This record gives sequence, structure tokens and C-alpha cells, in this order.
Amino acid sequence: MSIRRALISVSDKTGIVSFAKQLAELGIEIISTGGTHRVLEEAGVPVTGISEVTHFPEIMDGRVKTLHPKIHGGLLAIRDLPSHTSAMEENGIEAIDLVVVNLYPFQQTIQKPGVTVEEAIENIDIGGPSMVRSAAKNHQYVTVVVDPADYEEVIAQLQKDGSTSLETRRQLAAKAFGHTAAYDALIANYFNELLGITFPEQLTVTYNKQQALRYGENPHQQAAFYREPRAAAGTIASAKQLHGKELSYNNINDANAALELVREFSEPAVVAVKHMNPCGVGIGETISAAYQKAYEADPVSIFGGIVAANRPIDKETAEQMKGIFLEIILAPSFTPEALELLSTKKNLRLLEWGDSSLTEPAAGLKVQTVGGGALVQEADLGQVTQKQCETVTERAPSEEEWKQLLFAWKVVKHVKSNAIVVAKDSRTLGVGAGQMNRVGSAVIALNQAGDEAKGAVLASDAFFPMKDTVEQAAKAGITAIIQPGGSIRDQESIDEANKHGIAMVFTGMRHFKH
Ligand SMILES: NC(=O)c1ncn([C@@H]2O[C@H](COP(=O)(O)O)[C@@H](O)[C@H]2O)c1NC=O
Repeated sequence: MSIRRALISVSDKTGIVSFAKQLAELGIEIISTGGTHRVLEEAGVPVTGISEVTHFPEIMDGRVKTLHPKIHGGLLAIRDLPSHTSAMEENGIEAIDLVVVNLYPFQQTIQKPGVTVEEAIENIDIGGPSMVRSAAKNHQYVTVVVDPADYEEVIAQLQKDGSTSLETRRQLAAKAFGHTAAYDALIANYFNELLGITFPEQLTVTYNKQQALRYGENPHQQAAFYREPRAAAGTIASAKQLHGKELSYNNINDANAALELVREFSEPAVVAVKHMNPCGVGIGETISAAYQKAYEADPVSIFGGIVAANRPIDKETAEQMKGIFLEIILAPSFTPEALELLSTKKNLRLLEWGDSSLTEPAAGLKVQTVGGGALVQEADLGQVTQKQCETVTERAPSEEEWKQLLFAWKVVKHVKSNAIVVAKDSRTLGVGAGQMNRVGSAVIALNQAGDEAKGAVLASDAFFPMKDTVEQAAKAGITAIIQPGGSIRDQESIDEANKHGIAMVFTGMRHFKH
């Protein structure tokens, strides 16, 4: 289809003047709306105002400008259908072959601090999506461009052939429908948020492609990484890569797990993750001390691991980290010396996640797909304080035990169920993850802790169905236990703890993680 007439109506005017100039040079007539018309005219591009086509003024502060049969008839007419061509002739409608539209900036508007509902509503584009959809529906004849990144290719095709290929028009139409669907999803979500509706009848999530990935969890699986349009600061999707090769699917997943855990802590903390589970966690006076603890927690597993810190990485810490092979280091920031030191490592990726004041994982919905559907839940933002816990044994934890219990509790929340964490001196000693029975995870964690389990504490993500975990803990020399409580056999576990002088506290909250 040769292109003779184009309609341009854009909010984001990036690149529009040069694009329109090239269209004009190709002899294409350009029609345009208020602001776009002004910009093009000022740049010396020959352009016809929309009202000259519709013979109707732009009214109601721009709410109605292109919503007119002369426009939509020109976009929707089937060019080789006699009934349509005669309708065009009878009604003085001329064909429009190219539509260049980008929409009112609804997303940017609602992200502005203190934005009013009225302002948000005024930034819901109606005429734009209508034209985009008309053009996309009729892509057999009409080319629709919603993204300035596509100007170059369209011009190239027009310069070469005077037209665009059907394949290109179909690709642009698919992109256009995706664009309007995402735009409407944002609007729906804005109103749902306003109304406090977390689980609407129709869940319209929308993500933008951030990057293609070499492959998925395994090389035979294709994959890509998508980002929420309004991804919050301090999330993996917002993190900035400062150094190193491209992240893989597993890297992103592990980095997310590490970041979510390190965000639990207010004191300097370092988390090392392998295969979605923490293998070493430490807190300390400084980030360097915290790293040392996370490293010593399991010097074997941290090799090739993903490390997240909640304070800027300084030179001292960078020097410690440089000594071993790590896949990724995530930190709120890196000092210039640390960055220089770590950037010498070719296979290490450095990610900056910005805000070190965060002390809980990101809020929002967690979506997990299942065959033919999705499970949607709120993020696990549960945290407990000492006050909220109930001591159920004869002996209450000492001050130091409390400190270690609450530390281990934060960690166990981020370990795959069934989860057991053994900790002492503000570092993990053993992590038992993902076993099919709880005592199995306990045995793994206690074995890993070895002799160091003596005088350590133990955390369990869910209650003990039997006393066997307490028996194992006692055998290893554990002195205090934190767990949700709530089993019908709680008393057996309490009796067993009392028998060994173990202090046990119930949180009343469990942290399954599957
Ligand atoms: N009301 C209409 O008929 C209408 N037609 C086009 N628009 C939008 O107006 C914007 C461009 O306006 P201007 O050219 O005045 O800067 C574009 O984002 C376009 O999508 C409209 N605006 C809102 O619905």
C-alpha cells in the first residue's frame, strides 16, 4: 500500500520533526492535532490542521479532536470494497494511510508526587487509542506507529518502496494493540489501587521487555526478562548493572532472592545465595564485618554465589570479596575505589540497587503461574519483634539468644520450605532447605553447623509436627529455638525442650516458601 496521507498526533515529540520532514520529502500529506501541529509548523514541515479535515473544532480542552468519522472512516475503510469506497465518496472521507500516535503520559502522571485523581483522569487518552486501534485493525492498508524507535524502519521502507510491507504493518499492529492493552491495564490498576482492590475480577498485569536472555533456567528453554512499568526502587528490576557480562535467567532469580533477604535487615548485612537459598548470612558493625561472617558461614557454597549487601561496598570489603569467585555483587552503591577494584574481575557482575534505608522486602503481588492459571498473593512482609513472640518453655531466652533467634528468624523466612536455620554470633552456621520432612532439614542444618551448633540457636519456618526436631537440636547442643507454634503436638516439643533446658519461643506466624 503506497502511503499518501499521514496523521501525526503525539504527546512524546521525540524525533517527530525529523520523521515528519522525511515523510514530507516523500510527498506525503501530513495532518496533525493542536500541539503536534504547532511543533511541526514551527519546524517548517508542511502540515494540515485536524480541524481543516473534520471541519469541526478541537473541543472540550482537547477531549474531542480526532474522534470524527472523517478520521475513523479514513482509517477503517476497506480500500477495495465498493460499499466502503462509495461511503467515502458520499461523505467526503479521504483515506489515511499512516498513523503516528503516542498517548497521553498516564504512567508518568500518576507517578508524580501529589497527583490528583482529576489530573490522572485528564491524562487518560481516548482519541489516541481509538485511532491506534482503528489503524491496527485495518493494517491490511494502514501503517500504525506508536513507538519513536520504529520511525527509522518505516522511513527506510518508504524511501525504498514508497510503502511498508504487510508483514511490517502486521508487526506494528500487534505492537499497537499490545500498547493500548498495557495502557488500559495501567489505568485499571490505578483505579483498583485507589479503591483498595487487590484482587480484581480481571487481573491485567503488564510488563515491558527489559532484555532478551540467552536462555532460561536451562539452555534448551528460551527466556526474556520483563519489568513492571512502575517497578519500585530497590528491586532487582530497577537495579543498575555497573560492570560485567549480561545477567542470565538464574542470575536474576538468585539476585532477587538475595536482595529480598538483605532488605530485611536494618544493621549492616550481607547475604550469599546459591540456587535461590541463602548459604551464608551475616550481620556486623560494618559491611566488611558482615561480609566476613557471611563468608565464614559457608566458605564452600559461597563460591560462584550471588552476594547482596545493604550498605555501600567500600574498598576494604571489595578487597575481601575479590579473593573468591562470585557471580554477582548487589549493593546500594559502590565507592569509586571498590568499583575500580572489583571491575578488574571479568566474570563478576556488579549491580547497584540504590536505597540502603529499606528494611523489608518489596511490597506488591507475587504471581506464580500454574498449568492454565496463576496463583496471586501478597508478598510475605511478615516480621516479628521480641514482644510479639511467646516464650513457651520454663527457661526464657537470654538477651544474646534473643538477638540470634530474631536474626535466624529473618533468614529462615527466605529459605525454601521445609526450612531450618542454625545461627550463632550473628551468622548462619547451617541452612537446611527444601526437604520433604522438617527433621530432614534440621539434620542437614545441624550437620553443617557441626561442633559450632553447641550454644547456637535454631529457627524453623513452620511448626514442629513432632518432637523429633527438638531431639536433634538438643543432641547437637542448640540452646534456643524459634518457631511459629500451632501444632496439636506442641506440648511434646515443649516438654522435650524443657527436658534439655532449651528456651523455645513461638512467633505465631509461619513463613512457608515454595
Ligand atoms: N481527544 C482526541 O480526539 C484525541 N486525539 C488525539 N489525542 C491525543 O493527543 C495527543 C497529541 O496532542 P497534541 O498534538 O495536541 O499535542 C496524543 O497523545 C494523542 O493520542 C486525543 N486526546 C485525547 O483523548
